[in-house]
Amino acid sequence: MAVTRTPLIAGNWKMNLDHLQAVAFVQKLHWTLKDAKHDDDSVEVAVFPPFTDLRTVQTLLDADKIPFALGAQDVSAHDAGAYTGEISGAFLAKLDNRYVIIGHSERRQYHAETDEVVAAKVQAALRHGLAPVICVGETSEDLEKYGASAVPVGQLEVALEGVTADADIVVAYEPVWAIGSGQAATPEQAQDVCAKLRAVVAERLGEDAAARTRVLYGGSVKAANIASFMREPDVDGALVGGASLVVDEFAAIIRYQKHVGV
Ligand SMILES: O=C(CO)COP(=O)(O)O
Repeated sequence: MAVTRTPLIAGNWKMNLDHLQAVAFVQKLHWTLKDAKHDDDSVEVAVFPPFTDLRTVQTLLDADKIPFALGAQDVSAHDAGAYTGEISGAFLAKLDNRYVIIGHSERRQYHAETDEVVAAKVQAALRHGLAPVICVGETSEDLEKYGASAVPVGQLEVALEGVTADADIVVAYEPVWAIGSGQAATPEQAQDVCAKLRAVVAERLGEDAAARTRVLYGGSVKAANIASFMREPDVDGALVGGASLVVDEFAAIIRYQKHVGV
């Protein structure tokens, strides 16, 4: 069975850009891609602004018919109630969010999110019709001790507990040592781990799910290296941090095919 997975280029803004800056950024990105006659169907673009920007960005995407998907950077494991500061998946779904990032290493590291918390958040996202972008990745200490794939594979196995075969999920392999360091993994390293993560999806959710699930690479992705990752058969896109905040750079990443020479 021939499988075509639409590549996904996702911009995780982290704690950057307020709602006014978000409007200027999204409009400029849209114009830049239009000027370049970018084919919107060739790749799915998603932006992940801070919570306080989501309503504004949703309204802009809708009013100007901008073909970017919207996602949040986190979600509560709970649906409603006395959880001060948390955001329900129900609220995110009401704002037309298609995606939510879950288990980013910065959440695991600064907010002590365990694999079990990540799994509960994955369930919360799916309950509300949001596609979780499940982030996994090893630290440099893990890399030294266990090699590249053992920790991310273990994290994904726990995150997929209770997930059904028909679930719409995205997996993002983000080696912690590559995030914001300027030192990306090599395309071969990314391919190796992404293939192993796809095998986990196959084992847990079946071959069909593995064939349709996008597995992204993240960690110091730039316009200059995106094409090398996208050439790998098990890398279906990128989760981009710093470079997703610079319009021309992010537009060039979205237009990576221009660099592949095909
Ligand atoms: O953490 C990341 C995306 O979620 C990657 O960040 P950088 O692209 O800044 O390395």
